[in-house]
Amino acid sequence: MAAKVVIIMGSKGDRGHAESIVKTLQELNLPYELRVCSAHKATRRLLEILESYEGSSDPIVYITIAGRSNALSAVVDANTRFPVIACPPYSDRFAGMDVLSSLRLPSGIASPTILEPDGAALLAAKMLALFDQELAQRLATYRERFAAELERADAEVRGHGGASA
Ligand SMILES: Nc1c(C(=O)O)ncn1[C@@H]1O[C@H](COP(=O)(O)O)[C@@H](O)[C@H]1O
Repeated sequence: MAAKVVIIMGSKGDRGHAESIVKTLQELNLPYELRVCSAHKATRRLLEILESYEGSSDPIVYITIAGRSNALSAVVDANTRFPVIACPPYSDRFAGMDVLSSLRLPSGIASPTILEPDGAALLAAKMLALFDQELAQRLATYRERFAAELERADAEVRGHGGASA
């Protein structure tokens, strides 16, 4: 089974953010595709792109990247049987209010928002790992790294604290 992540960005200007997601997917050896399309600006083409994946016998998770006013994630979610994770790019403009367009959704829409690219990749991997034991193992190994780093940090600060347990 060839599970994959399809990343759809609303503009090629989102490429840098997409690459941060790709970095984690590559570490997990999880196949991905990059696409560019906008729900606002090219709705028909977006629906055609989604339709081309609907017949897939392999599981897919979409990650949508849309800055400013995020229509893309909800429109993708409403038009696919596969799960959709919204991962909008960071923006400090207008006090970061853009993010609200990813969080407040109409009824019947279920695209969770994850702001960190690494986290979006991880959630997609966890979903796909439900069907793929080897991916589940790679994911477990990837996550052990974080626990090991904490143990090292703990040992380091204890060594410098001067207090004895
Ligand atoms: N939020 C959306 C949608 C959409 O939701 O359909 N289409 C493009 N965009 C976002 O607008 C920002 C500027 O896009 P342009 O570069 O097209 O002006 C990008 O971050 C894009 O993801």
